[in-house]
Amino acid sequence: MAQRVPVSDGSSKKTSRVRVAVRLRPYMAKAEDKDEGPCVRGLDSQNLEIINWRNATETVKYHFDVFHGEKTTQQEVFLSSVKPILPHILVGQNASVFAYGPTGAGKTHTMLGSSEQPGVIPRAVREVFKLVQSKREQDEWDFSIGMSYLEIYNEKVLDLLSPNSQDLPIREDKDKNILIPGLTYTTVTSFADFDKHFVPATLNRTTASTKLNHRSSRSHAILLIKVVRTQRAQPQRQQTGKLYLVDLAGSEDNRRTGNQGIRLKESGAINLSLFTLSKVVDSLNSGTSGRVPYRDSKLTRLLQDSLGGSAHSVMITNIAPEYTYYFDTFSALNFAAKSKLIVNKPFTRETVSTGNVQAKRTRDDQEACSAGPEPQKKKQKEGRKAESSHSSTHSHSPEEPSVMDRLIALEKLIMNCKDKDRLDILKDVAQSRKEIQELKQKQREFESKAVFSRLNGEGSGISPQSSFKNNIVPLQRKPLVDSKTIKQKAVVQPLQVSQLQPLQQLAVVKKQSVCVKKERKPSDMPEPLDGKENILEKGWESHLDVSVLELSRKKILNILNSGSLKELKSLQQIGDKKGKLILGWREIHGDFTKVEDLGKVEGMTEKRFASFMKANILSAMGK
Ligand SMILES: Nc1ncnc2c1ncn2[C@@H]1O[C@H](COP(=O)(O)OP(=O)(O)OP(=O)(O)O)[C@@H](O)[C@H]1O
Repeated sequence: MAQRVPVSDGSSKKTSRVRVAVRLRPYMAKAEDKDEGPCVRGLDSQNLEIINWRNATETVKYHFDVFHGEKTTQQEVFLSSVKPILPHILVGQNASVFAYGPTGAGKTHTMLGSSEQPGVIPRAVREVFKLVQSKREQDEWDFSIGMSYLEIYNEKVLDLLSPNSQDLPIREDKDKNILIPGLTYTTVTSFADFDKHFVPATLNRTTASTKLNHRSSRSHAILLIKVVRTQRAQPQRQQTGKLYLVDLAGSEDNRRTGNQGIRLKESGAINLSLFTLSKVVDSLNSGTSGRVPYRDSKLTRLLQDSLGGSAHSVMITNIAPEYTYYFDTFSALNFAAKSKLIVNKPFTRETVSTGNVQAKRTRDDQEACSAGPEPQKKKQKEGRKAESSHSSTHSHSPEEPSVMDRLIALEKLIMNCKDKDRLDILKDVAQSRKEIQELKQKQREFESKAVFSRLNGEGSGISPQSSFKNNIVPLQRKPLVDSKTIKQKAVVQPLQVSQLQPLQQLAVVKKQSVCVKKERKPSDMPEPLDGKENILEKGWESHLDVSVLELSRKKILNILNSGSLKELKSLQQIGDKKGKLILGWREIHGDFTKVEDLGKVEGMTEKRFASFMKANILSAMGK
């Protein structure tokens, strides 16, 4: 059985950060789409900016390890983001590359590519064979390369090399290695041999046509390349390095994909596992003693040692420039920004054989074999000590100075955030944390059955920059004349164009209201409306001035997004329970894009929403 030994590749670093690259695919607006121009663009090889949805005259800027613009070739992506980590797997360490991002943003293109433009997978496998070949000639080691290939579809682990197999179990041995008993493992002797297995297996992957991508991957595909090197001479040390190449299914908003039926169910599973992935990232970043929810989805369970674990990881976040993708892009960027803070601790998996009998290496053996100079050995020892004092599946330790620095930096970013309301919200949320957790869980269950609209990108610590210190033309949305499109445009329109009435004033007007009867039950839940009342709801807006209506909607949206529990409760028909559900929803998903999003909160039916809007708008206007 393999066990962990410290890195002895001469590197003085005992930790390795997840490298985060962002790749922007070319603009591909369809003929029927309005040409609004891109909502996101690169600034240089590490920075990009996206229009701020709160204020379209501003952009939000992001900094990543690498930014690949629309013109970046497959070769360039491979050379800068993937090739550097490959040598690690020849010395018994793990490496992983995974493509993340909204559906249709270019993950499969990046990972798989086409015969004309091969992606990361074929290039990486070719490179591994090349590296092994050159080592074979110089080294005292024998190498063997093998592969497994699986997909996670609807939370089932399916063997792509053996398509008739059933859902496979995931196990963990006592050394925290993740194992999948029954998964096909094939030794491959050359790239051509690999291709022979890989190409037909890829066709077994579950794909389907959605509105956004006619060949959308409906599963997470994980290719494992294992390199085992065995010392020719005694004591025949053996090291196993694993390379995971992961093409994640796209995060998707079912309102846009038009998914229904089985597609909706798949989508629920996809979004649930990506949601868990984002929770794992949050949990690792928070550095708290809380449980990292690896086990909450098969995907995170399998990626356990690629995130916050033992691997040298690269995450390529694929994004799309069109406005249709705006919120998905925003979420993906925030997720990527969080992932930058994860620190991995590489180690080598090694066994040693005495004669023909393989035996575990002892700690003394490991130290004796360590190639590094004395101080480094000490560092390694300390590193190991730190590792053993924590769960090895969660090597991210808040005590480590580098992690502490990052956490402090993160906290400073949040504390320096000028948005006072946001801090107030955080305080409120902290007060009723426990209750909200329960409600969040409820909301999650509700959502997983229906629709997960997007991953939440909260807490990245990135603040909007007032626009354009650079000399390039400001990123702006092209104006449209179509009134229908103008409505959609609201996602990036400034929300605070006018001075909003303070919440208290709204409350006063509400009390003076004579037209709207406040019939709040003790439970604060509105009575279900009968059909008659519903008819009355319809058309009442038509009597109101459009601008007044719009202003009221903005005020309500503002309260929904930044109001404390008390402020939320000052709205008509929002009681304690609903207020907390709204806070919980906000915690999970971030801000409401439009007031209609309130319908996604548990218990807010269409009728209740209509009644809520009528009551609040009329009340705010003092009618
Ligand atoms: N960098 C790029 N250059 C050229 N075309 C691209 C690029 N990235 C993506 N595309 C094209 O965009 C379309 C969607 O890309 P792809 O299928 O890779 O998306 P995806 O993120 O894997 O989607 P899903 O999650 O639905 O599987 C494809 O036609 C692909 O060829």
